Amino acid sequence: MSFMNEVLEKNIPIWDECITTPFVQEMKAGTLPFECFKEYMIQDSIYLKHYARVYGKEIYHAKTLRDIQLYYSVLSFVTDTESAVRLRYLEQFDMTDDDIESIAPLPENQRYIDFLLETAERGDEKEMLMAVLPCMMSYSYIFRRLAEDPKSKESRYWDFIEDYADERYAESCREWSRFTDGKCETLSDTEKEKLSHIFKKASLLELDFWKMPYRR
Ligand SMILES: Cc1ncc(C[n+]2csc(CCO)c2C)c(N)n1
Repeated sequence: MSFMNEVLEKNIPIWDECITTPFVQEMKAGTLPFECFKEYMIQDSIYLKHYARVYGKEIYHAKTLRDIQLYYSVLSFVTDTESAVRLRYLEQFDMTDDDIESIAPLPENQRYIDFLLETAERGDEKEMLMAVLPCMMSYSYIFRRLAEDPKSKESRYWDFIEDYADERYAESCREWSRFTDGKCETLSDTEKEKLSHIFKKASLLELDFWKMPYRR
């Protein structure tokens, strides 16, 4: 089995737990209070800004133009495609990205951001990949599972679910998996273990993020 397939397999139980959180379940059912979704969206907007910064660091450390192009493609996804649904929601809250700048991250969000930026600070390309991939891959896994249930289409949050459940998005996650395998194939078991640990840490921070809006 490839390195990434092993890592993914180990993290599925954590992502399954994300699905069981009240936030995700109520989002799927459409019963999630709009205020709660609003809090999530605001926090996510803060999160995504810092997430994008890690890709800036990846680009800086990239050795080839191909790698730069690939990292850049995520940046444009975060700032364009992903932003489209998010901005529509912010508009409903009567907010713009500028309003987000003055809002403080909640502790769970801050911890996740600190972890991302500390990993980026060390400047190791593969470690940075391990920190950012669970964000992308867990969403594809979680939202595809939600979309499997035809009832999800009736949720008021279907536009949000649909975006991440997209097959092209799943394919791009598989590409990232192959890309990362290519970078990791010559590593020792100890190095792989260290990378796997960073990936798991990010998955657990994702889980805390899903629990965050409902804690309040
Ligand atoms: C807390 C949190 N985790 C994951 C995502 C999902 N996400 C963030 S950037 C991106 C695109 C490519 O990586 C995806 C899918 C999110 N929005 N918020």
